[in-house]
Amino acid sequence: MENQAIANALYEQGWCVIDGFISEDFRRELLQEQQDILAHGQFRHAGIGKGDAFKIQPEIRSDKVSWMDHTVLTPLQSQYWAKIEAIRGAINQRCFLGLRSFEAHFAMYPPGSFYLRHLDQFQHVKYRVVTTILYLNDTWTREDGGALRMYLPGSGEVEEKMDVFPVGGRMVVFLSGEIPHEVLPTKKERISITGWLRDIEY
Ligand SMILES: O=C(O)CCC(=O)C(=O)O
Ligand SMILES: [Fe+2]
Repeated sequence: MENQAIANALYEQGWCVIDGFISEDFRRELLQEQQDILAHGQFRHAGIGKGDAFKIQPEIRSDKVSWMDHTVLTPLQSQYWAKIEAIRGAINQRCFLGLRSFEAHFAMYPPGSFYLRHLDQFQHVKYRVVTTILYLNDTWTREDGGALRMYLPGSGEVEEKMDVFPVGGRMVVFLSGEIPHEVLPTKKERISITGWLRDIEY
């Protein structure tokens, strides 16, 4: 799917799923980098909220994250950033969302972990506008659990559930403030890069 098509899907339905967003070689390299960072103990329990409101709440989410630093990206991270930049341009042209910057972290969901239903915008800080999730897993089957469940506006009052498994190379893009979602309990380690296009500068 081209960036143009991603922007169109976002405009028309607020979300999209792109299989094979990156090559297998690139996926493996990013996964290796994630595993090196993990081995160096640079993953932290993820929290919820911003600033003073930040709290670690394992009953709501039990993943671990490692933030990328946009001022010192590794070559692989820069390569990923460049792909996101191209999407950002296409979305701004099509959807007029005024996206200005990007933030991202590696995420690792250990077996048994999950993230309950939520929106990606903070209560008082609404600068996250578009969510991008890229999965890095070598293999994934239905039995492994860990689907991303999106709640989409259905016909009338009824919500529709849409489950997306974290298949390696698959990218999911959606409007951060519009699509409630959750990560169902995973049975095996689940690796991804989650990012947000924002309407503020760094
Ligand atoms: O990994 C996923 O599929 C979703 C993660 C998520 O919802 C988040 O980090 O806010
Ligand atoms: Fe989320």
